[in-house]
Amino acid sequence: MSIEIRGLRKSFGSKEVLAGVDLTVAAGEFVAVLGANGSGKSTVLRCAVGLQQPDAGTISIDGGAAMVFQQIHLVGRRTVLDNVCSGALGRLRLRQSVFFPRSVREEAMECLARVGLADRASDRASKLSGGQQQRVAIARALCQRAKVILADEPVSALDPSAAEQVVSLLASLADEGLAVLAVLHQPELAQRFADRIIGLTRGKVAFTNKATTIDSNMVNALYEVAR
Ligand SMILES: Nc1ncnc2c1ncn2[C@@H]1O[C@H](COP(=O)(O)OP(=O)(O)OP(=O)(O)O)[C@@H](O)[C@H]1O
Repeated sequence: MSIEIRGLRKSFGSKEVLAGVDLTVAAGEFVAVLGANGSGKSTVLRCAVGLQQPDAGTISIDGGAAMVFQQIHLVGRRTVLDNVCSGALGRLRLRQSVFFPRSVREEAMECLARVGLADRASDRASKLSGGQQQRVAIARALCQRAKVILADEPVSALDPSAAEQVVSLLASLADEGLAVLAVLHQPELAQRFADRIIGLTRGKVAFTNKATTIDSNMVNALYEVAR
């Protein structure tokens, strides 16, 4: 397994947000997490990358993880290519990071090509649309050489066609062998593109099923809990 989470628990004060979550994602698999607001989806991802400390449970990630967020943090005045190169910062010496070495620039170009934006490499990042910027953020994650991509509502700020493009890109990266875990608020995109869907209610896994076996009753039940 590329990600294996067992018995994950997290409370904030007296509020139990994760009540023992088990979750796995294999290499080559695209898993979507659905659930109502407050069901604990982001907390699972944040614990997985170490942004939050769980109270209990084990997390094992094989090959390193990179996270993609709803809010896209690119440096708008720098080029698309520089933004992707910055994914390599973790493995560069500091003085190399002012001008990225050629090997990094070449690798970043390959990452940009994988997200279909090689032709925008020398544009300022701020010139790109929201959907394109999210694809650049994904290219930057690829440039980290992570084997696991975690995405927290990566398309919630995008229009429907850009959202579809980004989710389809995540699916194709899983086809190339990455493990992809994405929190989505678009059940129909999850059903169309994910291999498996995990439904979360009140910090517990309500179901984990092949996407093709999820029906609308199961999806509706996730959101009715909150009402
Ligand atoms: N740092 C924190 N301090 C206190 N409470 C928090 C903190 N982070 C999250 N929570 C609470 O934990 C619960 C779950 O939050 P989380 O962000 O994981 O939910 P979510 O399923 O991702 O929701 P959404 O769909 O709204 O993003 C919420 O009630 C939230 O208010």
